Amino acid sequence: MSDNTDLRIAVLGVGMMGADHVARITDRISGARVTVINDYLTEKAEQVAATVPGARVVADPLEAIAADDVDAVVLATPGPTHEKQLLACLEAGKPVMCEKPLTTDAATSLEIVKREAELGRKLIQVGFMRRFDAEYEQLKAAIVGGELGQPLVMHCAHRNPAVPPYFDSAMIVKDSIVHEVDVTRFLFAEEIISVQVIRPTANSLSGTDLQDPQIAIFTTETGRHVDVEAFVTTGLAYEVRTEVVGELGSAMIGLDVGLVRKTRPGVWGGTITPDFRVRFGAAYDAEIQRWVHAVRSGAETGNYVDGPGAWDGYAAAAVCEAGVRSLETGERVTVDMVDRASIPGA
Ligand SMILES: NC(=O)c1ccc[n+]([C@@H]2O[C@H](COP(=O)([O-])OP(=O)(O)OC[C@H]3O[C@@H](n4cnc5c(N)ncnc54)[C@H](O)[C@@H]3O)[C@@H](O)[C@H]2O)c1
Ligand SMILES: O[C@H]1[C@H](O)[C@@H](O)[C@H](O)[C@@H](O)[C@H]1O
Repeated sequence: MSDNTDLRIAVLGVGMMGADHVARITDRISGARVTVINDYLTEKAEQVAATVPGARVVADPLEAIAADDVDAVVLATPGPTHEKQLLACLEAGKPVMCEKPLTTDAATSLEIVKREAELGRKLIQVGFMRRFDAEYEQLKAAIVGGELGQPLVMHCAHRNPAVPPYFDSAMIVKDSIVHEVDVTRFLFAEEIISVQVIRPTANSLSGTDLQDPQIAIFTTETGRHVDVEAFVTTGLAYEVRTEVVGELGSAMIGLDVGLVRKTRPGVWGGTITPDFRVRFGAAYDAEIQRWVHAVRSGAETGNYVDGPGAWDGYAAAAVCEAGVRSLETGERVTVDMVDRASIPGA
């Protein structure tokens, strides 16, 4: 349903994720419509625009952000383009839902945090959609409710069937493990202070020269331990599992009930989702719907965000930067992060 009061959205980058967000805004959520579509490949933008009544293609991303018929922006372009496009959103004073990562390094992410803080308005939301997933919400409630006692350890598995051809080994940290970085900060409500990335024997069947899988180990401020197996070329299915172990018990999500062995989608027991659009479909819907509500009421509060913001994007970038350095050396690397209190308004 769309009417004249709908939030008018520009979607930049209509590859896998952006096209999914266009369909979501058009068909699955309320209060918003896509008016402008931009992609580096204009033909792709035109194909997607043809599926959305009233949407037009704007070939230049910065013009798309500044357009008069755009109230807010969804950024689903690749990470390296986010910095420039986020700065343009801040410059235009337009709220933006930026897919993760915020930017690809800590220094540029910090710059974004500072620029937003200077404006005195929370305009940037970051697409850490797991915070909107029902299972992660249940896990958080079990921790906050004290059911597990004090959490001590978290074990994570993050498996993708495949990644795009431009993926390199550092992107396994910055684009994939970044989700577990955010999950750790979300569930434990504290910062990660050091990271080690271990390189097991690489998957000889991947057809790539990626260092895949990788095992990341985080240590948090209070000394909790988180391990993450990231394996992005399994050739099988999409699997995200998280287990928190506390002093009074443990809880695991992402385990299809009854599933003992996993080979390919639908082979045994329950189902294995083929990709993130299926596993996290409801979470993306909730994420974008809540963002649309926040943006529509933002003028009254100066807060156009409901969920992770620029600071969370920066914190994740700082941890991932340490992770990439550790990937190169194998050593544990201390996370270099500024104190949040040193940036008023952050
Ligand atoms: N939250 C999640 O679970 C999730 C899932 C997938 C992707 N992502 C994120 O979404 C973003 C896009 O990923 P994807 O998998 O859809 O990639 P993709 O390669 O499928 O799509 C990216 C699109 O952006 C276009 N593009 C490239 N540079 C551009 C520019 N400067 N301006 C405008 N368009 C440009 C490309 O032509 C392409 O169509 C990335 O930041 C990625 O990390 C998040
Ligand atoms: O960009 C994608 C996306 O963020 C997925 O949620 C994640 O599982 C993939 O590893 C990553 O490549």
